[in-house]
Amino acid sequence: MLSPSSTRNDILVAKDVIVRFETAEGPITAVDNVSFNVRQGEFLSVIGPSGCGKSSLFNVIGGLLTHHQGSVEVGGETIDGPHKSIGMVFQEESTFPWRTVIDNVCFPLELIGLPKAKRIEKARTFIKMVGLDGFENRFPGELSGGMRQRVSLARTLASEPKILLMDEPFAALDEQTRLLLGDKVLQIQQQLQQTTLLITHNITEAVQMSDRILVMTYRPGKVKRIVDIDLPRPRTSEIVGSEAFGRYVAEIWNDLREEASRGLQDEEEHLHGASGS
Ligand SMILES: Nc1ncnc2c1ncn2[C@@H]1O[C@H](COP(=O)(O)OP(=O)(O)OP(=O)(O)O)[C@@H](O)[C@H]1O
Repeated sequence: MLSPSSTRNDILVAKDVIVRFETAEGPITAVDNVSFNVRQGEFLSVIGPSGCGKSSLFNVIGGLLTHHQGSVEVGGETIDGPHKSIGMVFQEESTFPWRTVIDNVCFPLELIGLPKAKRIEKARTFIKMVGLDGFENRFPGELSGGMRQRVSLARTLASEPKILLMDEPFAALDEQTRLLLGDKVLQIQQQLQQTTLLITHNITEAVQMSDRILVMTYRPGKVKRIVDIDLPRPRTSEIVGSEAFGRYVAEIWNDLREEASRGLQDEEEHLHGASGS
């Protein structure tokens, strides 16, 4: 049965998710009663100050963290461990350095036992999609950071996940590479109508890419607001330069500034406390 707040079009339903950790300084609540739904084909970004629980929330959705309370359902199935419906791309390097580009992308297809010819055909499709055709036989060590991140993306897409989770996938890249890769991700997401969840610190990036933006509060991480980005697609440079776009950026920055200031204050108090002054 559908819960009262979800619709038939929802592919992900997160309900009252709470994550607590035991730390040297006592228990902390990293994610506090977070509920939200994601529609099929939607691009939803999660933004919030450092340490507000974004990665913890994604780790619950990705099945990497299972000691949470509340529930996450994907396509009606409760997530309680790594799940074939979810594909993750991280900030950190995650290519296999001993495998060529094509063998990296073939990896999830080997796991499901796809015959070799089919694996290669499929891997080539995704390698082309991320713009790496011609590099199939290179090793990750021969590629730039941005290209390696494209390999990770192609490998994740090859498993055809229902939901693509990206935890700051551009954070380690220089600005130009970041912009180019961001454009590529958006283009692929639109082409495949791939349901995508992105963690980012970059408000412009979030507004440009997203259908909705979930803003989290500083510790404990709650949902502060979910903002609908009602701008036409494709999000051309004309739209990015428009007044409406600027208003969304300002609005979200306002929310974030409030939360980030609370974080800063908290840290300062903590430091004063620790130094006994
Ligand atoms: N395994 C863990 N054990 C103890 N505390 C943890 C653990 N993982 C995260 N935390 C704490 O939980 C809180 C939320 O962390 P999390 O990494 O989810 O935040 P975040 O919003 O992704 O941060 P950032 O933007 O800096 O990546 C932080 O205070 C962090 O120190």
